[in-house]
Amino acid sequence: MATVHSIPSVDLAEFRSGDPAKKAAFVKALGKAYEEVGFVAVKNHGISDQLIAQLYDNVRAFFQLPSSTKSKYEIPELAGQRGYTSFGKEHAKGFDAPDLKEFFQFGQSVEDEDPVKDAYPNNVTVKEVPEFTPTLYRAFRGFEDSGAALLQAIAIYLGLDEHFFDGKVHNGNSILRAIHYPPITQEPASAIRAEQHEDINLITLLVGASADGLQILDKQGDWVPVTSLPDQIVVNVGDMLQRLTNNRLKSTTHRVVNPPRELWNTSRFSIPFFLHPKSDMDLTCLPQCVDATHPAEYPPITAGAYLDERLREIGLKK
Ligand SMILES: O=C(O)CCC(=O)C(=O)O
Ligand SMILES: [Fe+2]
Repeated sequence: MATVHSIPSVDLAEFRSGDPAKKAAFVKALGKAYEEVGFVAVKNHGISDQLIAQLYDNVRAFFQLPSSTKSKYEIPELAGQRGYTSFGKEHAKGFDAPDLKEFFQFGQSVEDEDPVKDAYPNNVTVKEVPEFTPTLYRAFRGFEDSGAALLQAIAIYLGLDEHFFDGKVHNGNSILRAIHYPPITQEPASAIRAEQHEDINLITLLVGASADGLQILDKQGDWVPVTSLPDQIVVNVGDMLQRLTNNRLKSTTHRVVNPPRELWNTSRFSIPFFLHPKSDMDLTCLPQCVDATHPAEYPPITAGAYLDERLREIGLKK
C-alpha cells in the first residue's frame, strides 16, 4: 500500500480486475485505511480526466457570475440542498462563525419508477452557463458508480454480502457540492476557510482536494495536510458509515485552512460528492460490528432522520 503524503493510496482497477487475489488485497487495504486513517487516495477511480476538467471549467464559470445572477438560484425552502448557497451561510456543527465559502448543490435524478422520486426536490438549472447542469449530472453519475464499487469493497471487508449497499445507494439522497472559497481580501478573523467537521453521509469522494488547504486530524491530535496526485480522488468515511459500523470505520475530522498570504488573492475550488443512501436505510449498528468488547454505541436511527438532525445543527435547516 503506497502512501501519498499523509494518506494511504489504493487502486480501484485492482478491485475491478476480475483477479480474486487483487480484489482481496484491495478490500484489505481499503478496510485497514478506513479503520486507521478514515481517508484514502484512489487511483483508476473511473472518472475521466476530461470530465473532471469540464467540471472545473463549468464550476469556475458559474461562480464568476454576478452575485445578483447567482442569488436567483438560491431557494430558501430547499435548505441549501439544491441550487446556490451564498457566502457565509453555513457553519460547522458546534461553531457559530460561518465558513468562508459559497456553494452549489446538485442532487439525485430518479430515472426509473422508484417512488422515492417524489421525496427529492428538483435540481436547479443554471441558464447562464449552459453546460453547467449537464456536466454536474454526468459527474454525479460517475461518482455514484465509483462510490458503489468502493462500498462493495467495504461490504466485503465488513463480512456483509458484496451487494449489501447496492440497493440502498441506488436512487440514494447523494449530493454533488461545488464549493468556491473566494480570495481573501483583508486580514481574516481566523485561519480557517472551512471549520473542522465530520461529513454526515456514508462516504465522500473529493475531486480537487489537490488544491492545498485540506487537513485531517490524526490520532495524535495533529493537523496533517492532505494532498493527492492529480490522477487520484480522495475518499473518506462519513458519520453514517462510522455509526453503522459502530465506530470500526473512522469518520475523520477535517478542515480547510487559509493559504499563505502570497496566495490570498486566489480562489479555491473543491467538489465533494457526498454519497448518501435512501432515507429509509436503517443505520442500526451492524451485528458484525457489535460484541461483548464493542457494545453498540448508538441507538437505531434511519438515514433520513439522522440527516435531518445534522442539517439543523449546521444552520441549513430551521
Ligand atoms: O474543500 C474541501 O476540500 C473539503 C470540503 C469539505 O470537507 C466539505 O464540504 O465537507
Ligand atoms: Fe467535509
